[in-house]
Amino acid sequence: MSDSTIHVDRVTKSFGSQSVLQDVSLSVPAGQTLALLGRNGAGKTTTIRVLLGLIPADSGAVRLGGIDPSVDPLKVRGQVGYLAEDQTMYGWMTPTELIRFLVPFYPTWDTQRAEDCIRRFDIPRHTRIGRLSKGQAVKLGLALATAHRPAIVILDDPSMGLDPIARKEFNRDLVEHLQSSGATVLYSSHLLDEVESVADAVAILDQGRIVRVGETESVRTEVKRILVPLTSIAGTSRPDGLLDVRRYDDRLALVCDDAEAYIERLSAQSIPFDVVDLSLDEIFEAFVIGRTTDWPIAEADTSVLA
Ligand SMILES: Nc1ncnc2c1ncn2[C@@H]1O[C@H](COP(=O)(O)OP(=O)(O)OP(=O)(O)O)[C@@H](O)[C@H]1O
Repeated sequence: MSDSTIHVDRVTKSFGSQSVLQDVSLSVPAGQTLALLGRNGAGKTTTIRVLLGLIPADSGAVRLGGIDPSVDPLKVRGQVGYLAEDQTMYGWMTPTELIRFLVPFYPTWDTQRAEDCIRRFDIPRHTRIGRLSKGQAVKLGLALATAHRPAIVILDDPSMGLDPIARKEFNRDLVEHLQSSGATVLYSSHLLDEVESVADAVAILDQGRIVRVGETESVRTEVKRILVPLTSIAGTSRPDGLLDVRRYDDRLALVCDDAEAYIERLSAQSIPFDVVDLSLDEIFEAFVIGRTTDWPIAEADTSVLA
């Protein structure tokens, strides 16, 4: 069976004096979907461009299906489907004409598959692409990016610009379409709710660094909000993996990675606590904008919070 894994190994990239990627490593096993999450400017598109061999890394290595795209770009193109954030298509053609136009570029192109996909996505086949709605155009992009039966699919913020309902619909179609094809998928997004249902694993990129990577379910199990009475943790030490601290009346809300370890510690010290499950959105927020500098009780001085 051919290799369809995606690997990014310690990639660093700067534009002039601006460091954009620092030591970025990612791995997507065959048949899995990884969501690359990051705020605007975090470096998602740059990671994808390095991965596709469109720009060189300053250091580090990338492999798509075991191939280095800078060594064999054509082979990589043949086995990768890529849907760019700002795809521009031939607006004067109809979807059917564009499918015919693309056939000679790909030896493994499957017109039947593209036509089936277009039917399933309810895209009008004989309307000029320039007149399609944004949602229809994105779905057409997905149909075209996967019509050559790629083993690897890379989607850069594919549902950007769609309304919330169109996004949900697109994701439902995306999951069905990709799961039925068994492709390995890297999906970049800053819209968290849409990723939750699609991704086997998530990687959070913040200012060019990967700050967390893990299976979606494990991340949701390991990162929790823990509510503790303010006075009862005075003088106790800061939890490992603390991501965010907020005060609510007489309680502190602590978002911790490896929450289990902290829960054990609180139990051992007979400190009462409540545990709250977090959405991926809240977890992402804790990693990228969490505040921990004022872990307040270290000096056994609760007055600073009054
Ligand atoms: N060709 C370039 N020349 C100079 N700077 C660049 C270039 N490409 C990207 N950058 C900078 O690198 C940083 C990361 O950009 P990138 O497009 O990778 O982020 P992103 O996470 O995809 O953001 P978004 O979600 O807004 O698309 C930004 O500060 C951007 O201005």
